[in-house]
Amino acid sequence: MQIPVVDYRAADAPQRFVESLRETGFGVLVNHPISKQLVQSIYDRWYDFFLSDAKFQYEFDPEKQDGYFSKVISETAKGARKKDLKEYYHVYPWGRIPVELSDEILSYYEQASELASELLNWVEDNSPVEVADKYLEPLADMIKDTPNTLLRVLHYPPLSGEEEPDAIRAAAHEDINLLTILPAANEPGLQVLTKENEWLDVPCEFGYLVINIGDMLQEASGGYFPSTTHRVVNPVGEAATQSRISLPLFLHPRAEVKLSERYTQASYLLERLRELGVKS
Ligand SMILES: O=C(O)CCC(=O)C(=O)O
Ligand SMILES: [Fe+2]
Repeated sequence: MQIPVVDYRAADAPQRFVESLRETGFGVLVNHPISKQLVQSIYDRWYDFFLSDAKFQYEFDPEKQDGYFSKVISETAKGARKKDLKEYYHVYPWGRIPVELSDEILSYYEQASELASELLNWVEDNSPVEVADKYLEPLADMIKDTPNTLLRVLHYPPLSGEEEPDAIRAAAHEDINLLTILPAANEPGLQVLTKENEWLDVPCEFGYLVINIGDMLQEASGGYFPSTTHRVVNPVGEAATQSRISLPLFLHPRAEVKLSERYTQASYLLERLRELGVKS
């Protein structure tokens, strides 16, 4: 089994893309409107930032959740025992952003959010009627003017060989949000767990855009769209000396949006952040 790569410009792209989301929780687009040069420049410049001491001036704010999360702080996936081998920076347009990186990353944030609205319309238009009936407002409206969509710049440092035996770059987890939009990283490693319980490499050619379902869309669709488990495995050989940079945009509805009869965005998020140990 493989995740198909869908040509964004093809006439049947919306159907093929949504079918892939339904089957695997993941969809991969090529020929999409997000500039490769922009993504490459973000990778290069944030890599330098992570290697510098400047990052320590932006230590994350536990209330607002913006800023720099060091390796020591970084998440332990739900059910995992070891911390992930990663550090990251949370970008929100209203949050702290290093000034020299700001214009570029905000331009990406805006472009990716705009594409995300279109993809949510694809999902909505290709949901069976009984599923679409469950959406308490149009999916794209859920993220309109939201302050909650989170752009995470991730740095997985080279492996030193001193890592704890079971620790991996990102332990198996599901995303909390509606949809995640992720340009292929500069190094491989992302895998998704299939229905057959096998780990499958997500296509990762530079220039691909990877989209996956998060728990909030699973909740809003009554389970029709699966929030599938994924992870980032450790590289071996020469690749272990390389950093990996990636750039997931986690689409989050406004706080008051009702995902389902049980949850709003706010109540759902709080429950999940507590499980991750990043909020008390
Ligand atoms: O780095 C990646 O490729 C994926 C990261 C991820 O799954 C996450 O941060 O939720
Ligand atoms: Fe994830």
